[in-house]
Amino acid sequence: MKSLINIENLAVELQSKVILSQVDLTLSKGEILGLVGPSGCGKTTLLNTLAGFIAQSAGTIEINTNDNQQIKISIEDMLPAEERNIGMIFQDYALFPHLSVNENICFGLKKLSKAEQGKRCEELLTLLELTEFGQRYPHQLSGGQQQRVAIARALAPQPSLLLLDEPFSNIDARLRNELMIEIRQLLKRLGMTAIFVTHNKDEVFTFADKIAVMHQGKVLQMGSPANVCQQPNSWQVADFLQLGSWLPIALPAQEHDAQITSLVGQLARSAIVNALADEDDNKSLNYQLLVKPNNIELCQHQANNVLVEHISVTEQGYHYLLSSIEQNNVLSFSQLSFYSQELYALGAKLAIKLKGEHFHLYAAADPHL
Ligand SMILES: Nc1ncnc2c1ncn2[C@@H]1O[C@H](COP(=O)(O)OP(=O)(O)OP(=O)(O)O)[C@@H](O)[C@H]1O
Repeated sequence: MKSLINIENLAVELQSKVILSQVDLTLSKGEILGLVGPSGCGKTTLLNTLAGFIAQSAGTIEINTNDNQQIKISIEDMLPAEERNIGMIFQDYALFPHLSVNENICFGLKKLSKAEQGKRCEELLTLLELTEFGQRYPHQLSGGQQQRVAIARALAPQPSLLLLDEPFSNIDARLRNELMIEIRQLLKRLGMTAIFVTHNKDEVFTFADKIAVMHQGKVLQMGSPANVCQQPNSWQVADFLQLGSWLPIALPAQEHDAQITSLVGQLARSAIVNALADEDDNKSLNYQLLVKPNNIELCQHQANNVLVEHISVTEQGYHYLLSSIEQNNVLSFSQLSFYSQELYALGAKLAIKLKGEHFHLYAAADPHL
């Protein structure tokens, strides 16, 4: 299937600082991509570069439009924003406060006759369930209604690609999930290709078909949310998506020694399915196991090895953060996640051990790990 957008080796420099580099992304028509990553990693810069508000310093962006035109944007040929056939929805919606809902929606339709504008506006008001609000001004609408107007305005010129910068961040948490599902269904019905930015990993899992995890201006991993969660290709990806907690481990001193050691017991070397570092190359790296909550179980017949540091109530039971009782050890830890239906007291001492046969091992020189 022909891609709708193909980004190759995209780079952006702002004030002589590299903000994006070597960004490659491909999306098919109708796919929704969620861009995630820590604050400052370049998500908004990538959207603004695609939209044409920021100039790229290298690379190409190719868009195959709905009417089978191919738009190619390169440093030799920077197409202005209005010729890219891209719609953008800003975090604060950026509605024109002095224009009514109808006028906001028709803003990008100046080339059409008044009758055509009216028809398109009616269609969009119906599609977004805004029919009774056409005459109102943005300040007379709720946050969710303003967002619908912003979507209607962006869809009005029938763009090939929709860009959304943190589209749900201003929506009340209780309404957010409902609205995400509704907007996703709408985009799917329209066959609209979209790229959205979010800080929230739950949003990306609800709204996106594909996810791209960014770090320091680069895309570290892109794939379906399920694939990325099952096979995170770096600790930054696993860490950002909070796929588990980190348990420091010591690798076997000898090749033939088949056990790895932690402060909550030993584990067979064969349980490591994915070791993401050359273990012999760099002895200064820290080795950490990615431990999911279901990889930990209580163990009655063993000395206590952890302390309850923090308790929160969740829909899956009590969530505990555990620290190792032994703290003067290179393998000590302070934030191991554990869920239980039982309530334990803050400061309680427990005995836990690892269970499971598939662990990911990561190595990093980063002190965070
Ligand atoms: N106009 C600019 N001039 C120089 N540096 C900039 C400019 N705009 C953004 N930056 C820098 O580029 C980097 C990426 O910023 P960007 O807003 O794209 O990140 P982000 O991932 O969207 O962050 P957040 O999640 O906090 O919104 C940051 O270090 C930021 O300070």
